[in-house]
Amino acid sequence: MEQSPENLVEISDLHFAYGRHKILKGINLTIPRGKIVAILGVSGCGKSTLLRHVGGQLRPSRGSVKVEGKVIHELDNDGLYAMRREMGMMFQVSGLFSDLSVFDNIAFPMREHTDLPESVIRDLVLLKLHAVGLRGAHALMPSELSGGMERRVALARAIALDPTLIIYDEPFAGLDPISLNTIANLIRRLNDALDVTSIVVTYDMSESLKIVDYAYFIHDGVVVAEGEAAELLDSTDPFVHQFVHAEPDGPVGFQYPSNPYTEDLGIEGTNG
Ligand SMILES: Nc1ncnc2c1ncn2[C@@H]1O[C@H](COP(=O)(O)OP(=O)(O)OP(=O)(O)O)[C@@H](O)[C@H]1O
Repeated sequence: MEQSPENLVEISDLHFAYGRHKILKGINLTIPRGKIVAILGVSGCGKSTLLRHVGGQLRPSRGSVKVEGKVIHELDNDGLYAMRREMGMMFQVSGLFSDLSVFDNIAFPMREHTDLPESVIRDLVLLKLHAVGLRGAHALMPSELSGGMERRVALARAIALDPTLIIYDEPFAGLDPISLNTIANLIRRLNDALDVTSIVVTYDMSESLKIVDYAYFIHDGVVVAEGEAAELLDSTDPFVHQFVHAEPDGPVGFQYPSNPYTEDLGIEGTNG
């Protein structure tokens, strides 16, 4: 199937299992260029597993992920390397090098992946830090940063190589409300200012819907609902409603999938 030029990412019929544990059971979704798209779902539904397919760390058992029209699992090492350069990633755990300053953390990917002279790297690092409001913090060590600042430095590092696609894995987790808003606004601002495309993977419905253009809900390995942020907030779909209102009861169950209780207790087939 030809990829539509307005979509940067196309995921078709994506299946994946860890051993016998099926996680993705036929995911279909598209990420249009220039948009911020949220992938929402409860913890353990397979959001990070999906991202690992986009980054080429996992290979689907069926279906495909295409980025820029290229099937990720068909790329050779050089192709995958080039593709990953186009992707900036920001994870819940910042992953900053604790023995490098903020400046050197941002400079690291530039020194690794480009031949730019130090004078240019210096200007670029300060530019990236300025974009996240932390130019003045360039000499600090990661241990001197608050959680919110650390996340912003990770964001500056994610944009260090001018990516086409920025992937955020739980960018709001563990932040106080003000830092959380700062990160959310930054995601929106950077997406528009840098003319990139963003994927935000999160269970945080209320925050993400304030800034994203479109959202997909994943449950039990498939997309169960999708739509623009405003329509999802008003949705009467039972799944979306439970998620929007954080209700404990609804289609999303509380139990991890398991054998029948009687079977686990070894009383299956007994007559009481
Ligand atoms: N390397 C692995 N080996 C085996 N099972 C795994 C592995 N990684 C994840 N899983 C399982 O796959 C399922 C999906 O995990 P995944 O991390 O993709 O979910 P998630 O939606 O990102 O969750 P969270 O929001 O908590 O990070 C979980 O049931 C998890 O236990």
